[in-house]
Amino acid sequence: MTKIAPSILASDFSKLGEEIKDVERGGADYIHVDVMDGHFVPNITIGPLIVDHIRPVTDLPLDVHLMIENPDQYIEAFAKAGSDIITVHQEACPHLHRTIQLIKSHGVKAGVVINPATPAETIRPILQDVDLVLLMTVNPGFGGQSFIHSVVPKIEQISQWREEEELSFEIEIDGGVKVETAKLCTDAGADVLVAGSAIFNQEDRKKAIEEIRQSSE
Ligand SMILES: O=C(CO)[C@@H](O)[C@H](O)COP(=O)(O)O
Ligand SMILES: [Fe+2]
Repeated sequence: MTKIAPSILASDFSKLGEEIKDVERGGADYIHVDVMDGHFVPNITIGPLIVDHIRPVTDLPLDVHLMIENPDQYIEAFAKAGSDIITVHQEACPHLHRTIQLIKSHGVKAGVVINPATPAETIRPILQDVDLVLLMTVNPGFGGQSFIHSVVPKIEQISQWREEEELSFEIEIDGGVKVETAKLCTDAGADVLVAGSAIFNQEDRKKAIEEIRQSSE
């Protein structure tokens, strides 16, 4: 069954705890937390303090997507705040292997993410070391953007390498995922779908989650 990871970026931050409980009741598998620093991406969102505050609100894994420069500097803080998965951008990590090991050294699952224009080959050497590969289907920085279809062959490529090399990382897709685009992702090999606006902009979040999951299968 496809895992669904609602992105709280599209939630109402004035009642963040309630929003998280709502999607947990609605059948979410992960809570996706978008961390932006105003440097790596042209937007600023949340830091470890918010992760620390939402940790007691949910039993779901917190899937923390770091869109920040120099992530090494903040990994310990995000780990201590209660992250279950920390994902770093290949484009922000000159020493990617070291950064992945740093995440793991804190007992947290490690993921790597690439932007739509970054080739799959750039993360091939690290595939054996990661728990999750996140493929962006929008340019990171904002919710509510349109799915970039040219990323689909990259999902297939990563999925093929996973099979050939007998690896077990999850493939997660992020950006513009909704009922119309979900099956393109899972047909190509995705296991986890992040969705922000397609879930939080709907009155009935349970229905929104179920519809995305059903459309993907
Ligand atoms: O990381 C990001 C954006 O940079 C995403 O997680 C978005 O928050 C997804 O939002 P939608 O495209 O689903 O509205
Ligand atoms: Fe994200």
